[in-house]
Amino acid sequence: MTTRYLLQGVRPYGEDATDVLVEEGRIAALGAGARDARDAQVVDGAGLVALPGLVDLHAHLREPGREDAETVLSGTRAAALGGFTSVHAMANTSPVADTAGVVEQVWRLGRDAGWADVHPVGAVSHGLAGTQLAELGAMAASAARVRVFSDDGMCVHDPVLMRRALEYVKTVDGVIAQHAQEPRLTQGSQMHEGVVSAEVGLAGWPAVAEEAIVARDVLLAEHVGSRLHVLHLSTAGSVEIVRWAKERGIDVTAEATPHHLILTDELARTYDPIFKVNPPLRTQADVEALRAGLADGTIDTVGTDHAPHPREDKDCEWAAAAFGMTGLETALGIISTVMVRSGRMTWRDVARVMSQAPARIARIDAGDRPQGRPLEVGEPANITLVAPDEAWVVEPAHMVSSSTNTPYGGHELVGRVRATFLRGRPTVLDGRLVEATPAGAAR
Ligand SMILES: NC(=O)N[C@@H](CC(=O)O)C(=O)O
Ligand SMILES: [Zn+2]
Ligand SMILES: [Zn+2]
Repeated sequence: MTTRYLLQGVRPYGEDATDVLVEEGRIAALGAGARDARDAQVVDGAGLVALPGLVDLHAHLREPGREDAETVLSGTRAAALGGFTSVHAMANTSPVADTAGVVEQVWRLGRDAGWADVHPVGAVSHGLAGTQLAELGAMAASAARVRVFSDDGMCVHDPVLMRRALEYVKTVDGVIAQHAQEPRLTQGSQMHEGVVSAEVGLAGWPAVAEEAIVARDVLLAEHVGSRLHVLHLSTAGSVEIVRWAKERGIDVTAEATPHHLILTDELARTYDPIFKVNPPLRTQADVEALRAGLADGTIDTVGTDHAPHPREDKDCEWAAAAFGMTGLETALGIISTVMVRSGRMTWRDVARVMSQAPARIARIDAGDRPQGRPLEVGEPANITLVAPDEAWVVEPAHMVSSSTNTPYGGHELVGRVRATFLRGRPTVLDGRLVEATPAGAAR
């Protein structure tokens, strides 16, 4: 028999306190019905916000190929600690996840690890080369049931290939997740093109390189009648284009990363490549536009773009360093600090952008292991408990990701994950991984 848990005094969506009884992997009772649960293990949830388990549409778990940076195991441990019960693993691995064989391998590694559901993203093009469509149908039909396709790291820049990909995924109700970057406008680019790039002497990356692709792709999605998801929006102009497209009825969704909601290009003055990321950190005006877009629903999801890199790829001069920063363990703290404490969003909004919307976009909100479901009786007990007022200092050395390239080392965040339940089984309790968890118990 599996353990029953009584989460006492938690606040679902940050609203009125109640008790939640977790039994047989599901939410068995709420409120008065939960109170007389005998022999249940009690979790003191006083003051904690209960959210549906977080869903990340955008993480780089690096396996296969760069196990020195991260593995499915280490990455999903980081995910659990960050409050996630489901992560999408990007396809820019080695070999690339462009066949049924590779996506099944990643999916199986996730199952065996047992820390969070792993949904592999399938590549759009063979080898991410941008010329030939990958075997999208075979990946969709595989055990991994791929629904999100992306060449992330690379842009699907050929409009004919993009059109074909959008047409193809309609047959499986899939979505193309685009890394919007016109490569001809960003050759050699190192940081946002603007005042700061001119002053520090690093090659600029113009906002139009992103916006031109976002504009093209919403029009292609409209023409084809297919679903488009735009990854890591970074400019005010991109937010405007997505807002326009939604008003027009185009089936587009969009993502913002935590770092683009808090950091700016001013940080490049340090020449510390910890701040080097793709797309680049932009201006304060862009940050403000992204925050407004997330709050008003123009931007549908927060995706971490967790991009671990080993020390040797970051401890070098700016121009030689890899693009990317880790994010799974700090995402909730940043959204809490930037969006909730400032009054821009409620915890119900956080549940929408970090759980419900990403699950719906990836079509994992139904089926045998649904994610992003409401906190209601009968639903799977995927639950994240957050201490909304807990201040904590990010300590890179204490992170469980195999890589330590976080830009937030030494910074204080307010709002911390205290517990994560994956189908009724705690992966995190008291802010720590539950190591005794038998791998795969949630199968
Ligand atoms: N975001 C990054 O700076 N890097 C990502 C690729 C990507 O998301 O485009 C990576 O794979 O390292
Ligand atoms: Zn990308
Ligand atoms: Zn990415």
